[in-house]
Amino acid sequence: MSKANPPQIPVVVLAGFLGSGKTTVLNHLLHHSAGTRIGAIVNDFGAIEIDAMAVAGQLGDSTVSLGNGCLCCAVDASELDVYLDKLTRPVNDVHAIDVIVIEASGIAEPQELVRMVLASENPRIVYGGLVEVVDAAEFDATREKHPEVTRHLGLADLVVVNKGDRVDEAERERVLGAVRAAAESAAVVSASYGRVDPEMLFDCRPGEERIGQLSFDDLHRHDTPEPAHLHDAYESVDFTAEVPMDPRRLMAFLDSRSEGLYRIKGYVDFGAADPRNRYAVHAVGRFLRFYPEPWPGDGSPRLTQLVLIGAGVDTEALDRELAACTSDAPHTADEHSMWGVLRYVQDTETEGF
Ligand SMILES: Nc1nc2c(ncn2[C@@H]2O[C@H](COP(=O)(O)OP(=O)(O)OP(=O)(O)O)[C@@H](O)[C@H]2O)c(=O)[nH]1
Repeated sequence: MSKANPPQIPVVVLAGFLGSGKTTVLNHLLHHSAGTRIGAIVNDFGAIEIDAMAVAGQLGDSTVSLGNGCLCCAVDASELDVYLDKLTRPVNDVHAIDVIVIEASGIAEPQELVRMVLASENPRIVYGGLVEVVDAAEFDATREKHPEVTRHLGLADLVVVNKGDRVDEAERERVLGAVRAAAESAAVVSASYGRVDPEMLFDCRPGEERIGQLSFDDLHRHDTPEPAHLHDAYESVDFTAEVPMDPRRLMAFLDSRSEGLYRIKGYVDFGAADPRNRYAVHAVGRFLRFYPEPWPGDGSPRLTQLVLIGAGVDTEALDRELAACTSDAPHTADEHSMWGVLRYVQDTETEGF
């Protein structure tokens, strides 16, 4: 390929409601894309970049993060272009990236993101399609609360009905049927732990025909009202503590969390109760899991960093309640203190990659 005509890099938008499994899909792709070099752009909602932390390390320099807010609310595509330029810049005249995946925040408006990619002035990129991730176990509840999810599915090129392990076969088939009805012409696949065939995402070298259903003009049609943005209804709390969390107090907080607090993610330091591990935490609706992992040995300070996202929640009260869960008293004498946490640690062999 001559320098004047560099290869175009598909940009895939990976969207889906809060906690549906977007980061899990992205990490699966990073582990299973063999020779394909993936650049990732991660759009976190909230000031602490939990998703970027969960993807970083997989990619070295090829991950860039757009923190603190929703990419789809950027006034124009110029901010996105800065990141696309960074990823597509050749290194020593060699193109380092074959495909770019933008992981949208869980409340991003996919139509806006697609529009921004199509409007990019970067000549090296080409729109690579919209992938929507759906939580099979939460599908009905999410759609009831947010009917716009149906519209999002109608825009998708591929829908991954994730968390197949959380429903029985009959329920999985029912949800797949409902998603197919909403998704119109998109391919619909069932998955657990985001295990999709990367070919489904990267084999698409989109030309005119791919965008046929969702053209730039369609996206700019003025007769359709601007969609209500999901993030208008959601608020986030960013919590950081240098003092360890007391496991019992944190469990009491989590066990009594309100319905409106839909998503919690981040890392917890339980101090002397488990000095070797930090605990990645994920709550999605009523689902809660802890994932212990050794503290990075890079000398960085041990912090608890949490992002809480919810609708109609009292953010100041949440912040106060979390602050009340910290404790610098030594736990060493109380060997049972972690039991409540360990109930939510799943055998990792059944999960993930
Ligand atoms: N049981 C089960 N859990 C899953 C599956 N996929 C993801 N999870 C878990 O669901 C939680 C949320 O997954 P993420 O990949 O962080 O979801 P996300 O869509 O990136 O979340 P946001 O960025 O906050 O919107 C984590 O605890 C995952 O381990 C699955 O197929 N089955």
